[in-house]
Amino acid sequence: MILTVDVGNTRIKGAVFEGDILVEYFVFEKNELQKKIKNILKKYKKTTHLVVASVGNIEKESFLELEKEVKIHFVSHQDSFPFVNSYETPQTLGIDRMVLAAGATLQYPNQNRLVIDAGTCVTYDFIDENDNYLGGAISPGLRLRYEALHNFTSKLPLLSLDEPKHFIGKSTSESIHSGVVNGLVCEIDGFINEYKGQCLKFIIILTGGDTEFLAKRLKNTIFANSNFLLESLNRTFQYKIKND
Ligand SMILES: Nc1ncnc2c1ncn2[C@@H]1O[C@H](COP(=O)(O)OP(=O)(O)OP(=O)(O)O)[C@@H](O)[C@H]1O
Ligand SMILES: CC(C)(CO)[C@@H](O)C(=O)NCCC(=O)O
Ligand SMILES: [K+]
Repeated sequence: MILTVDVGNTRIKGAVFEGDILVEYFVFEKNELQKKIKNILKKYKKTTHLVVASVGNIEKESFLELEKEVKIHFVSHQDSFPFVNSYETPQTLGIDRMVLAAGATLQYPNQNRLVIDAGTCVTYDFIDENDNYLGGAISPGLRLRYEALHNFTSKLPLLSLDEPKHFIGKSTSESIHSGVVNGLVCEIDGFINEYKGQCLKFIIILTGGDTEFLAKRLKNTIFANSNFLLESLNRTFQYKIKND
């Protein structure tokens, strides 16, 4: 069994895998990291490896104490990945984006793929049918948009995510919900349509903390899978073991 851990910018997510099957999923805060992982390892005694992908500011040291109990692998730019990285700054490409690109390449072979991760940031990653990673885009995620409107103005309240009642907001709060939610939905459909103009056929995978909320609002057909990063982490690690 493998325990995968995704240290995001806001939250930490983990999942235990038996082969390709996700057995249990966990979300936790940074301050409970060690305690939570110890409990998971206690529950799943057959866990042989802990595989970590981190874009957050958690130090490797936070995991080292666990080395007595399990083999730990931190995914890094030095690992083998199943795609050719055509990014002009491959060393600054986020590890999460690399893992998503690897997962898309392995799970959907021989086709163009667009991965959209709607988390703290929204990332777009395109991998073509010849397994070249081409790059994509980074924009603010839903919660970040609400927070930015509040933090950088005097008059705008901090609202939490809610369904916009109208496209034309009739009050301050309606205007904010429309701007944030409809704005991001239009952005995502707009990006997809722009890519469609450049490349006829590709599959689209939507993942990240806002997957469910966004998926039903998009016009384009997508595979919605909020566990795609963790599943990709499992697949990327299997690929690494085979290719090392
Ligand atoms: N408990 C929660 N805390 C924070 N965000 C949440 C929570 N539940 C749902 N969300 C939604 O998830 C989004 C953040 O996604 P996610 O949890 O994937 O981010 P993350 O942990 O920072 O990961 P990443 O850095 O990979 O994007 C927010 O925009 C928010 O709307
Ligand atoms: C864009 C984020 C913050 C998304 O989690 C992460 O992938 C990251 O820190 N990336 C580094 C910059 C880049 O990917 O080009
Ligand atoms: K993200």
